[in-house]
Amino acid sequence: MNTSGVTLRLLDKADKEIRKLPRTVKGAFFDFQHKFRTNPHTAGLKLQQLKGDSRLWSARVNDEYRALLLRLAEDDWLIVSVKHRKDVYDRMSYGVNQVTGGIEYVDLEVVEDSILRRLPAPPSSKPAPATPPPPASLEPTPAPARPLFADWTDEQLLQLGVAEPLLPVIRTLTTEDQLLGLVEYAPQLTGEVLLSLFDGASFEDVLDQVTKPVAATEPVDPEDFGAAVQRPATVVTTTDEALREALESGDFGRWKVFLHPTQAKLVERRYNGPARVGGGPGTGKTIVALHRVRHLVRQLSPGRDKPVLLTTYNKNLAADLRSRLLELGGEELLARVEVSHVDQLALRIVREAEPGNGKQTIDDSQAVREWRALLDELGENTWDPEFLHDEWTQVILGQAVGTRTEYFRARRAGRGRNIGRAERAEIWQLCERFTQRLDRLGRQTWDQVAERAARLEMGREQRILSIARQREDAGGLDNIHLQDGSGGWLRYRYRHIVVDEAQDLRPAHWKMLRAMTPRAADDLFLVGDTHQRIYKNQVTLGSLGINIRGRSSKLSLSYRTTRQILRSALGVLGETTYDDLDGSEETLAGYRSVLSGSRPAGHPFPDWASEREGIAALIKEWDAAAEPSTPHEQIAICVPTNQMAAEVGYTLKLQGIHSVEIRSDGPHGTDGVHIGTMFRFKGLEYQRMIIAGVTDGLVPREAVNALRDTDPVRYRHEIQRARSLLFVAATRARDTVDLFWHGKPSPFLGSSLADAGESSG
Ligand SMILES: Nc1ncnc2c1ncn2[C@@H]1O[C@H](COP(=O)(O)OP(=O)(O)OP(=O)(O)O)[C@@H](O)[C@H]1O
Repeated sequence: MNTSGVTLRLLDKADKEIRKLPRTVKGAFFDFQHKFRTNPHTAGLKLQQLKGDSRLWSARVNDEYRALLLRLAEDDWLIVSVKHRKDVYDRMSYGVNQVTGGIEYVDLEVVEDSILRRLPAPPSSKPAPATPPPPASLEPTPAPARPLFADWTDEQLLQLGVAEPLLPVIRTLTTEDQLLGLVEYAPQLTGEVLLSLFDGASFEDVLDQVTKPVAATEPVDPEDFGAAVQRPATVVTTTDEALREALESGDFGRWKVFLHPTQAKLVERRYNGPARVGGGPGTGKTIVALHRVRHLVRQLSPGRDKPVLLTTYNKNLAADLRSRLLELGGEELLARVEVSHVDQLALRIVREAEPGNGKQTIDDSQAVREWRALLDELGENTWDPEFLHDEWTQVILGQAVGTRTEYFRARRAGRGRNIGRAERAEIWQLCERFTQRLDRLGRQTWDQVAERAARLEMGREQRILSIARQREDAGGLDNIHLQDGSGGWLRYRYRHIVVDEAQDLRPAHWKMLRAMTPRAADDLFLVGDTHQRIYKNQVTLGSLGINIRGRSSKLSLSYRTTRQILRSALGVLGETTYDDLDGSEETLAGYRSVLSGSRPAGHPFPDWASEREGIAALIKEWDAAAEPSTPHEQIAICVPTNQMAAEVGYTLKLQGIHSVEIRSDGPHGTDGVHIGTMFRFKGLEYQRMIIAGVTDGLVPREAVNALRDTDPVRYRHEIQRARSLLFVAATRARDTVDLFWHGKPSPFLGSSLADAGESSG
């Protein structure tokens, strides 16, 4: 690890503690770790074993502060805490967790202090924990408070992985606030388990969803610290470089260093083929994708090419991935990875094959306008332009239907009302006219580009395979790097492909990507969440040649959103079922957070003009607040339409509040509140989210409501998409969500978010 042969690691909880120390101590700690790595036994460090303990040592950081270290092996040290020398040193406890096999450290003094700082226990006789008790002042009769975890035995809590030394103090907890005090300093799994039980999950569910994913698969030897430190459950820095990074990068950089054990396992696993990671918003899917890319690059032999592709579905997100990858691994990593927006990648493939293709590429809304223009010209009013566009993209292009006869037989799963042979003949003819029209205008849609790119890449793969077969017949050579008939080098474009936001890629994208990498271990790694699907591209990966069966996993701890926001956002999804990208169902069971904050607030208004004034007033209220006010770039306003976005921007301007519009390629400008339609917020993150115009008839659109009787299947799909949009918007928030509406609230607010309106509107 370094020239002195000394390994110095940092436990994630100690890292949190160090961040809270005075700046001068942090500086001293920096020098300390440098000296320690050079020679731990330098006199100035005063390294000494704590009395009566075989593993715990202390060393001098400065005159006042001491680092506490666990000696894992001769020259392998783990920093578990940095404390003032006057602090109590005999209430610390450490060990190997029997369930996870990870090293845990608990300072009972710190935990108890943190609990005592919270509100005192309200006298309450209500059963805990599903309903958190009301504030003490509201409770009329003093009755002994019931401990929160009275319903579970010590054995049960230990079986769930709770840290044993904390059991006595857990038994004293009677309020949610005290529980949060404990969670702040308890080992990660203890916090997750207790909060899940408190939030009403059953013992079996917590065992299954929280504990099992991080449980050790082999027997755990509590004395073997060497083995324990290697397990993902021990969340530590593993290199000097990572330790430096952890100290330098501040709270926002923690994702670069400390992965959750579940995340770490997914990053490092070897998969025998395509793998998929699902999970709710903010669970770190993108973080896992980025670490996975770095892991894959590290396994490759050095070179100057870009054997790894990292892709996602829009330009804005691709730019974000590129900058985060740079943060994670610097230029050296970026040099081995192509980061591309998948539509641009497809366009490049098409242009490469057809250098003369100078067509203008148009998006779906422009395409629907073209359909409308065509139908107007033909005086045709039987068909709705949006229906025809979806039929063309999803059935004809989506399944590569090439002839009218094939279309007569094509499956139209999920496409709503049945259409017979005569109607199909009519639609086919209209589609032909439509493509001719686009050709004539020198335009193409992104679906056409993706389809064309898929065909080109599939053709290329066929040629690679056939040359490989010939070579094999002639004595066997590798099939990655071959010369084709024309004398150019023909090879697979990438060795590994990693896809973020996989739920929104088009079927043709998948065919293209499948053909770009050889079918081998670790070929495709996809992360995405179908609950956040905001386009219409529902796919079954198996039918597109991508077999993820048995290689699908899920993340469920949100690092972004609070428990309160998460609970309300889940209410928006309603009872609808969601797929797993492969034809089976996927749920968000176990989705949780250990972060806590206020409940989303609702703000009803009589009309749109007063709603906009209300938004401006709320932002001004935040600006005037005593606590450090939120920087305006950390506030976002999300509305149903572009027109409404412009109107909100105008109202804010009149009130002296600067704003920035988010377009398809990201925010236009730097300073000010961000405003955009719901589609623009995918993948983004803000401290405060204002979701405005959550009014019946706008969310969902009136046009969707109109489908209820005419086309029930399409209605169901559109409602699901509209719910997902609102779900995505609500889960962008780190700290607060404020919902605004005028007139009747959206039916999606139903029993969850609209309740908040009564309390605070
Ligand atoms: N192990 C970690 N340690 C610290 N922070 C983390 C960790 N994993 C994720 N985060 C943080 O959580 C937030 C959400 O992560 P990320 O964007 O990867 O989630 P996601 O699952 O891709 O979300 P979405 O589906 O909403 O796009 C980010 O701010 C990220 O830095």
